[in-house]
Amino acid sequence: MDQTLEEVVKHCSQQLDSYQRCIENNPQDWGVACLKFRSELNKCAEENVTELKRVKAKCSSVIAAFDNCLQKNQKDPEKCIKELKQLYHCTEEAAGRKLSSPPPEIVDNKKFIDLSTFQIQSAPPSAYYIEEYISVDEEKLLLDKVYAAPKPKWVTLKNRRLQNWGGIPKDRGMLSEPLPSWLTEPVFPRLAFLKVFDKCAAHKLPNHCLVNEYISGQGIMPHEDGPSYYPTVATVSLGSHTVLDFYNHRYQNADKGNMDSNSLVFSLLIKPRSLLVLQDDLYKSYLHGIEERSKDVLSEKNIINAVEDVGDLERGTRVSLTFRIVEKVIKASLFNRRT
Ligand SMILES: O=C(O)CCC(=O)C(=O)O
Ligand SMILES: [Fe+2]
Repeated sequence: MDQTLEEVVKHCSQQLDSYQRCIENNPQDWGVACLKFRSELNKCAEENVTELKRVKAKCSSVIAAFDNCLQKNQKDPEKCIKELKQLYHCTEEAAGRKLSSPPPEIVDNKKFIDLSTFQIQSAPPSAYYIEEYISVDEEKLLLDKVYAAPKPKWVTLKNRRLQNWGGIPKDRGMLSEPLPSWLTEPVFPRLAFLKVFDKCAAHKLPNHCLVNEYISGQGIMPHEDGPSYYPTVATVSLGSHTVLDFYNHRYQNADKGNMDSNSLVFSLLIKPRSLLVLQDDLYKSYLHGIEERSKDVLSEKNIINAVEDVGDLERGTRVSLTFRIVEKVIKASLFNRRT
């Protein structure tokens, strides 16, 4: 038995067992039916198996090259097959295995990374969370650009400030403007790669980004994002962590502004540089909000995605980039003709 497998058996026997049992019980459709167990096994292996840790350390430059290529080929990530192959070879080498060709499905089916790998297991479907989605340098660049925006770009609300990029969504539609490249370049290639917005037939990538700035102590009331948007939202966080709370939808009309704590269903710890994707039922059937506080006492919250005990966290200034698809757009050319 190879050493990696031995380590997986040693550290992740429970996850391996559950996955095997699921496969046995679902002989026809185990590929789909057992996704959850496969992700749990992957997660355990990544955290505990030396070889996988070593691969991460050894192949960082190849990983960066792959990322760069994806950035340059936002709309066509298949162009990065060469870099993907190099990454595959590096991981094989780092693991001390004899080089072989990439597994055929990488090339033929262009199966890049399955978003389901990042599904938050204990959350209702569908929430996906990826830590270190952007680098520290990219985070800095994005923050510089957000703060370089002209003053009138900011809309100041009671509990936060915001900027609209791509246009301002209105009931009759959004007069769409292209998103600036500083927003799309670090984010879009990876969204395309994960096929985050692929279920939406008309657009495959977002056409709107809401930038929210919360200083410590600020937040956002429980709300739903509304029908203007295609029901997928991808949020990149910059600068500080926050805790995002989810409430039962049925309380939305109860006593607005005074959500009693019983309606809170669960919370997610959102770290800086992470990506959070919310889709489907989680988007439609729950309200989400951020409590106005300057410190998060994590032990008091039902935070379902914190694997390690991070203790209490002081909030700093957080900037979130919320990427969405606004489906109803008014073409600029039509608008120009009328005016
Ligand atoms: O800042 C966040 O992560 C949440 C923002 C949000 O919910 C919104 O803008 O609708
Ligand atoms: Fe929202």
